Amino acid sequence: MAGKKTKLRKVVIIGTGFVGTSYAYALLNQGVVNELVLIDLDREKAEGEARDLNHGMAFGNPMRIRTGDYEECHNADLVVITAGANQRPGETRLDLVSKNAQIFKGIINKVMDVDFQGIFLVATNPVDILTQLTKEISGLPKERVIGSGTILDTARFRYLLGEHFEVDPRNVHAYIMGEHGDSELPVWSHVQIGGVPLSKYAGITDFDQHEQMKAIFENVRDAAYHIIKRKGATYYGIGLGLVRLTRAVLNNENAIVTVSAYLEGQYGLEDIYIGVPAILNENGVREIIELNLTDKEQEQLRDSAKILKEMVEAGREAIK
Ligand SMILES: NC(=O)C1=CN([C@@H]2O[C@H](COP(=O)(O)OP(=O)(O)OC[C@H]3O[C@@H](n4cnc5c(N)ncnc54)[C@H](O)[C@@H]3O)[C@@H](O)[C@H]2O)C=CC1
Ligand SMILES: CC(=O)C(=O)O
Repeated sequence: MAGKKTKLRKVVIIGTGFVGTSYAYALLNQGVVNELVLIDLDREKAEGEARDLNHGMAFGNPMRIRTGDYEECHNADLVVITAGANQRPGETRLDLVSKNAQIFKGIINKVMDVDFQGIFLVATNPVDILTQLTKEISGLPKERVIGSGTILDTARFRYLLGEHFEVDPRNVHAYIMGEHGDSELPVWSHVQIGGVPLSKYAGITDFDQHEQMKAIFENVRDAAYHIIKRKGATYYGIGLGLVRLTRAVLNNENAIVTVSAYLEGQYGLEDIYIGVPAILNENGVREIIELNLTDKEQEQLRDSAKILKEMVEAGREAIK
């Protein structure tokens, strides 16, 4: 007897290195998609990863995992790009711009050649720049091109605040905005613990002068450097963050998450991808949430945007 037909949810991952495979592994554990296709320049590696993941199927959630070619993007709901170089110890994310911009030009053109109708989710660094280049190369509408932005930084912030105040991070509401990188900012004015503003909860009047709060933010901002120095790369956190975004899109959740989204006047910024809270659903970015920032936060966001604008130019030059 024919059962009710459910919508096939298909994701293609391009780049099966540390980040791509951590994301794939988290997808297998959480049962978010029906079909997962792995693509990498190194086809043998992608094939090995698909086999290894499939051997966990008996313990995970039913789904099809295989390697494939770019034609697979034609009917994919989501193409997630994690391909490219990662930072070496001491390198900033912005140092990767020209190398990864060139890699992206090739990848995006191949995806668009097969009449891709879905949504791009970019994680490769520098993520804000590469998301903007993805929109420009693909010509897709802004809402269908999303970068992971500050989702990981926000998770790190919530974790560290939760640890400090001994509260479950899921009950800590907080945002890191701006570049996913050195110029990002903590939005102290909107941190809440169980709905109570942090200033009231902790009796703090000036967060930037408060030693422990300053240390928390510095740990967030520099987390990648600390981890890369110790183990060479970061991948579990972003793998789970990408699953969170995948759920928001495929389940049409209208979830509010910090992503790299395209601004057209919000926060006084134009023509830029940068980390902001936004509502995500099956169409991609539904809406940018405009927080009422303090003058200082607004200035920090503007400064971060200025750095990104210069780097976008460098990225455009690299792929001319
Ligand atoms: N957005 C975020 O929060 C985070 C982003 N990242 C970034 O993710 C990216 C990937 O990092 P890892 O997985 O650690 O690197 P990795 O070196 O382990 O993997 C990169 C993969 O990309 C593949 N690749 C390179 N060029 C390709 C092409 N033209 N087509 C298809 N595949 C290609 C390589 O063969 C390799 O398997 C880096 O840019 C890293 O900085 C890493 C952590 C967090
Ligand atoms: C590598 C990187 O972007 C991160 O861990 O934040």
